[in-house]
Amino acid sequence: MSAFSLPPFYPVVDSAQWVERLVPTGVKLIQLRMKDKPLAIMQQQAAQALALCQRYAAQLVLNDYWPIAITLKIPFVHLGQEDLQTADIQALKHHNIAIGVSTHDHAELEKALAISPDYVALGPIFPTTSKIMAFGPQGIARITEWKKHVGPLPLVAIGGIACEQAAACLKAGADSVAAISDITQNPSPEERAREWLKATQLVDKPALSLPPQQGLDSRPNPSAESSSAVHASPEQSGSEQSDSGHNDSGHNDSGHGDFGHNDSRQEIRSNPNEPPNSPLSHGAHQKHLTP
Ligand SMILES: Cc1ncc(COP(=O)(O)OP(=O)(O)O)c(N)n1
Ligand SMILES: Cc1ncsc1CCOP(=O)(O)O
Ligand SMILES: [Mg+2]
Repeated sequence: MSAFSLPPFYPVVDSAQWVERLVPTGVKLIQLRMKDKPLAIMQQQAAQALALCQRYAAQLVLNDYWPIAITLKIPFVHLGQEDLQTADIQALKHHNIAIGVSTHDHAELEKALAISPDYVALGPIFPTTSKIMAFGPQGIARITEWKKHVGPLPLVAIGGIACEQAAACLKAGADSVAAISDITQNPSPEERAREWLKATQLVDKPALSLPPQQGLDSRPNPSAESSSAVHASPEQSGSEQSDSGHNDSGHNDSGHGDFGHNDSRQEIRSNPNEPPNSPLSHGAHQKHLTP
């Protein structure tokens, strides 16, 4: 596991055109998350997004399409739990590609930590309209619980987060806050991105007795050179899960009142009651849409 620091604002967008709009505002970390697109388009968009990020000294994270990241030398991928089942983690590590992993419950967190990721994402913090989720809203307190578990490993909060809630997420223990709709559905996305940058830059975070973290820019800078060959296609979900519900967000089985601890991550123990946020435990069903 490497423990570098992440910029506190992490927009997630579905085209290189969005990258082109947002990186000039000062965004330093951005994810390209395109769903159900032909591989050739995906590769072209990823190459374009990478060139833009290199021009503006921003870090591009490619969602799902890890073979394209290897081919294009994109230094960061985001993988969900399903993606983890098919991704060649050793190949990614061999190519020095950082890996972020989605988590929604303790079992998933354990699986994520087992591959020594470069960040862990927790979501959805609030109800989201951007992805059909099998897990209900985690709530802010769950961020603190997750931070206790992951220690110095960067933690990303995602899902239903508006700019006005970003500081609370950071104060609760998130190292970075990711968002889609609050930016892309805003009437002035560039202005909204600037608001996010401002809102996330000046947050007083609780003191964490964690070891110094390695900066993102200490990672070797990838070349913009690209090959036309794509190694393989990662498994794409195609259709997203349709069940969703609510959990008792803030559920905390760790028995610790704060997350100020040092370098050892807390052991992840599956709570027999865990599934407060599991797909099986929700009575309520919400309809979430992918834009
Ligand atoms: C920062 C961040 N967190 C979570 C996700 C979701 O990833 P995943 O669970 O694989 O779902 P898809 O985004 O692939 O639909 C993410 N992309 N980014
Ligand atoms: C991709 C993803 N993973 C968990 S929630 C989510 C969607 C986040 O989008 P929004 O910020 O619009 O709720
Ligand atoms: Mg995925």
